[in-house]
Amino acid sequence: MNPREAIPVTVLGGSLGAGKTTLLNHLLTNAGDHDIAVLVNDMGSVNVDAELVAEESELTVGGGVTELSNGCICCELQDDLETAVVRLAQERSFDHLVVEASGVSRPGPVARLFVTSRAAARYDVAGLVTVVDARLFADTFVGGDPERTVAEDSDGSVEPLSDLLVEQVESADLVVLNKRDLVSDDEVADVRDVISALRPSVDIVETTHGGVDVDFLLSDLHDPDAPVGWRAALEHEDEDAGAETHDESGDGHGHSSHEHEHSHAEGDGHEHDHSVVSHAEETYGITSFVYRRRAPLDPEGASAVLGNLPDSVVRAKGSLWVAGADDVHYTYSQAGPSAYVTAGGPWIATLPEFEQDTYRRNHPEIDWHDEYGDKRTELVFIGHDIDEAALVEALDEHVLEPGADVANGTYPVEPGAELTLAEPEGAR
Ligand SMILES: Nc1nc2c(ncn2[C@@H]2O[C@H](COP(=O)(O)OP(=O)(O)OP(=O)(O)O)[C@@H](O)[C@H]2O)c(=O)[nH]1
Repeated sequence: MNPREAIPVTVLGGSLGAGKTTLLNHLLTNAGDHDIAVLVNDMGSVNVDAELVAEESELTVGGGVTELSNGCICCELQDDLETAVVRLAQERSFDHLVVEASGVSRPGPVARLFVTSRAAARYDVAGLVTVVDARLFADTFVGGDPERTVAEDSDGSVEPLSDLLVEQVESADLVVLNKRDLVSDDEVADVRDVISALRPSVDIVETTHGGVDVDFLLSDLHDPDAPVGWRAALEHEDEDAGAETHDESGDGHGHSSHEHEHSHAEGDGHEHDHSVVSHAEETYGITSFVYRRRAPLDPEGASAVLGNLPDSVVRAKGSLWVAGADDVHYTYSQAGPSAYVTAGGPWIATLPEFEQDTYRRNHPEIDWHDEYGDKRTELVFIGHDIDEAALVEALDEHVLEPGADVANGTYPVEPGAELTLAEPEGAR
């Protein structure tokens, strides 16, 4: 092949035991005209996957498989991985690279390696493929079996499985819904709904024992601008935001084709609000809505509600304005049974005026409020049959006046610091 041509790389991710190794073996034994190099990463000292792949496929004999036996592909091993892929590119004895990320790796950082490091000049990302264990996914998000919501890696480290499953789906170009034999048609329909809500444009193929079409898997599937469900819900709401000032019903509850607004009626103590709750389109049988208030939440109340969301919520994410820590832009993230808040930098509205002006010039899309600037509580909820009214009411109970004199409670203020609101038993 032309040595200057970029080599396509497919990053394969998925939770432990989802069927990545099985799929790789299928890939290698059905490679056809493809000359595939596989880079297998496994946490822990024994590189089981690489051995299995090497054992089971003649195609790997002669160095087709490069083993990385220590550490996680996305963190400690970043340097080694970079060196390994650059060396592989120099050898150029293949026309497609497949990297299997460890079961607890985030696929995003692995793919970024091929965009930002020395490897970028030699590779093009062809696709981020996430293998999903349909049974496990159904249990975690559709049936809700709390026993199975912690991911344990071979080095004994644990973290909430739901976070990983969600992140792996949210960054995928293709989801291989494996172990189709272990779920019913109804369960598959539910799982597909959830996956499509998390990642609206993703391709989904159902497989048993990783039997995916090899040409399709290796084709150019990557779309770096593909929408993530929660962000799409927010943007959808922003597009329609103009509607909130055109409430012609006069009762504070305007309706448009796929939007439902709540403005506080006079006298409820929140007249200052510039608030709206709106639905994203109910395209996938799963609903999402955005809760927005131009006011802070009481820290204890926010923790109580956001750390204890109903099981119907699969994914929630957004910005939090916390009373008592009014300068800090917090982000909130929930995936199934785990939820946490991260302290970000300051709100733009708290910066010196010239910095605000510069920022706003560079980000004309920012939703700026005359009085509060970018300060807001803005949360997207995605799930099935969420009792929206109850959730909105529960949150509204903890809305305070901007500037309310309360302590910030357990909320950390150093940028990057996390506060765990909920986690499955045994996590972290
Ligand atoms: N019933 C069923 N079992 C499957 C299927 N695909 C894989 N398995 C089994 O699931 C187990 C895990 O599969 P692997 O391919 O090792 O999964 P993996 O994602 O590579 O696992 P890790 O390397 O631990 O992350 C194995 O026992 C497979 O035989 C499937 O479609 N249906």
